[in-house]
Amino acid sequence: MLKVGFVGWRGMVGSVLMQRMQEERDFALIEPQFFTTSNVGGQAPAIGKDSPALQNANDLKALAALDVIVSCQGGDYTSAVYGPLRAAGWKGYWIDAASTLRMQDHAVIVLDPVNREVIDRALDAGTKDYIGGNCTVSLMLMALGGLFREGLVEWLSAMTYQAASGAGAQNMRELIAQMGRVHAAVAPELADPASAILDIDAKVAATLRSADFPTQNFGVPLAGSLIPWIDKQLDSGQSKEEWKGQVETNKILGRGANPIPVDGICVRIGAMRCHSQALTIKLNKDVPLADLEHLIRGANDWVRLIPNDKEISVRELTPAAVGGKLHVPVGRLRKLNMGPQYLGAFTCGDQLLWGAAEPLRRMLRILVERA
Ligand SMILES: NC(=O)C1=CN([C@@H]2O[C@H](COP(=O)(O)OP(=O)(O)OC[C@H]3O[C@@H](n4cnc5c(N)ncnc54)[C@H](OP(=O)(O)O)[C@@H]3O)[C@@H](O)[C@H]2O)C=CC1
Ligand SMILES: N[C@@H](CC(=O)OP(=O)(O)O)C(=O)O
Repeated sequence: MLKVGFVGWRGMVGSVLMQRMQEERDFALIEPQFFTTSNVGGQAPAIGKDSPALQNANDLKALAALDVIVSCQGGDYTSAVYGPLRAAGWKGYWIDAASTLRMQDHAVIVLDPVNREVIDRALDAGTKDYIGGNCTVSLMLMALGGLFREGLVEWLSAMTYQAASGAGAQNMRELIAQMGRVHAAVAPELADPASAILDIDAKVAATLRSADFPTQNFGVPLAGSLIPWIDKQLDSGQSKEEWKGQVETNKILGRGANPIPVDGICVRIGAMRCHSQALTIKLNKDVPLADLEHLIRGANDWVRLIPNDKEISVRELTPAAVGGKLHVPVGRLRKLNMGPQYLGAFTCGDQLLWGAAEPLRRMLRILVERA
């Protein structure tokens, strides 16, 4: 059995990974060991079988005894530990949720329903580093992989509506605290059907702008508002999240030269854990809508094509409907006024499942099956 070390298992992504591994009975197939940066000697998580006490995640000797390390601990940890561990001669597999190593030549971005051939080729070639992709990119490819596989995409523009969870657990809490603060500011007026809506609106606006509105994590209000920037500012004028769209999409697809242009604007909205995206796709030829639907629907076991119908779309193509679920709906599919080669689509997916934990879990499973 492979000896697998888990770092970052109690964080938000790590907890979703643990949950999924238990659901799929993955722990029965490996010898797990759990690591910590804060509680050495503490109790390992309950996973249905005994595991040793928590070990020090910075102990290179303990890490070097493992066949596989799965890290959901974050980029700082990867930066601190990965290099010294490799320098000390460790030859095991490194599976990571953090973006630190994604674009390195020695690493593959894993999304096996889309790029299993890329992963298999890399394994055959002895590649040891397998990194989960950016959530927005992974979810877009889970939805539209069928069109990419068929070579139909000339370029793609994604306008995103990203959930608070992408910014971390504290940010999810802050979003709810902001919602509560807004409601509390106008609760008496809401209870009175005769109160004037413009008075309520004015009070809400004043609350959002007040100095004591809880914004320690986001820096600005998200509830009742949005944030048109995610991650760092780059010299290109893009946000780093926007930059990842093209580089990661093409790397996942195994396209070196001749990248497919991907760009757009990434926006944080007040959803909990589902990222949504409005997509404009320029096809490189005019393909009938029914054929496109067929390609999208057949691409993997998780994509769900939602008919372009108001009632079904508002019920099934939303963060409220999709949070915590593994399927990735895509709908609002139609040819746009710009011409028969322009396709519009809308997709929504859980960014902690296919956006983060699930590709890592499945990569581990691929290693187990090949061991
Ligand atoms: N959030 C997201 O949507 C996505 C995140 N990622 C990447 O995954 C990595 C981890 O992200 P995320 O899971 O959000 O990180 P978290 O902040 O939730 O967890 C990271 C670590 O923080 C420590 N920690 C400190 N206090 C707590 C607490 N109260 N509860 C739980 N853990 C605590 C834990 O380490 P210890 O047990 O050692 O103390 C934990 O492993 C990052 O690199 C991120 O970029 C990738 C895709 C999406
Ligand atoms: N940046 C994403 C979440 C994330 O962690 O992305 P990455 O794994 O590329 O750093 C968001 O804020 O929604």
